[in-house]
Amino acid sequence: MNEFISWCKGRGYQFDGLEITCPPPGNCGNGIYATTGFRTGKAFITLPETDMINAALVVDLPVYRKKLAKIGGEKLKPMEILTMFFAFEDTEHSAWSPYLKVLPKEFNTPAFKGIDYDVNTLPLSIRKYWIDQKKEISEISEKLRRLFPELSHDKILWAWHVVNTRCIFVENEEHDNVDNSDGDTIAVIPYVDMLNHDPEKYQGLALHEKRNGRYVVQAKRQIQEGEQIFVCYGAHDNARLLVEYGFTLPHNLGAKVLIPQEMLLTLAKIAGIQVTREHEMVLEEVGLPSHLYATDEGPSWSLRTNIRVMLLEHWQMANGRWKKIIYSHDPIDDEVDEKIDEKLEIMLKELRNGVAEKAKKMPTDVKWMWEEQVKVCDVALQSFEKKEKLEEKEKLTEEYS
Ligand SMILES: C[S@@+](CC[C@H](N)C(=O)[O-])C[C@H]1O[C@@H](n2cnc3c(N)ncnc32)[C@H](O)[C@@H]1O
Repeated sequence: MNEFISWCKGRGYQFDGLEITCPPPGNCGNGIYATTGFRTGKAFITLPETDMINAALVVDLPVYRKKLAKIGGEKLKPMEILTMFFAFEDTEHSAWSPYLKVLPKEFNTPAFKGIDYDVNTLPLSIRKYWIDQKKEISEISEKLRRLFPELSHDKILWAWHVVNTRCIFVENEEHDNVDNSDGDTIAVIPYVDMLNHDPEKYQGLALHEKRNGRYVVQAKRQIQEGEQIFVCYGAHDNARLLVEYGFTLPHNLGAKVLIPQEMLLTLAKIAGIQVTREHEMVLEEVGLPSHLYATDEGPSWSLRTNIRVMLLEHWQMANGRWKKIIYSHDPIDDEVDEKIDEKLEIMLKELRNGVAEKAKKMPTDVKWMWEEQVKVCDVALQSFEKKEKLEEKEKLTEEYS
């Protein structure tokens, strides 16, 4: 690590008052710790933007310019270029050697460990990501091995993981030799990529200060001496964290249950709502998601609005009249509100039982993903109990006052 720190300092990185370490229990790998306090807004890591490893930087390096010219100048996409870079760089002799030496040798993701989930055993919240990830790895591996037969699948798999677990969103400038048809918004940034993820505690905000030609990480709030400094990789549930990054969090507020429209309609019918084609069309036009999130106090406004749509009478929908009702700022009628609660409670109980039944039947390695979803349903259902208790209390207070 000392060699890496000296290497960073020699390149103009500034990170006074920080230390990279892997304290026990060591389940995060390395992380960045504050050895002094920082006030809100303080930029505690800065580095020259020229050290952001992005596709443009790689294709302009003479060795890669030559390699790409040799294969006929075929333009590659940013993820392919960065994967190629990490797959080719030699740990001992590369100009990035001190950095390459502190990178993980392996990853805990199912893809790296060769676990092949049956898609049908995965909850909806992770299914698409898993399919896309598998496709991306296999396409990149095939393409890079076709262009550079000296690269092995294992080396590419490792390099792809380095990029995927460490890259940051940045808006890169266009480059003639980069295929940016799907965008060019990734960079691996040494030192900054030592920051671990915690969506509740995170204090670090990373940003590219283009006008100052530097990349910085700032304190989002006061940081105390001794704290590990985190950033937020996104509002991911544990299934996503495992598949994308190879770890899970004990109390993850990113947990969610996806309820696509088809499922919403089925649940609504079970709850006795007469859903017509007209309701379906309005639901499509409103376009609000029905998902349940662990962070929500109860079912979200958008889920409640979807139920409200399905409870509209024909005359309330005709000639676009529904817009006035749904988008109105007036408080919802108590009777309608109660009806929404009544139907939602039935629907969510049904959903919860369905998910719990699935959890029982699922293979051990994915059962926990379903159980996490059961907990999200439980939290949503508890909100009805809380509401009922509160209403009872209010009634009693009214009676005795
Ligand atoms: C950008 S790197 C962060 C630095 C990394 N810990 C290292 O040692 O190089 C992302 C990786 O760190 C680990 N990680 C990040 N946040 C974590 C957390 N809260 N708990 C456990 N592992 C975490 C995961 O292995 C993830 O793939």
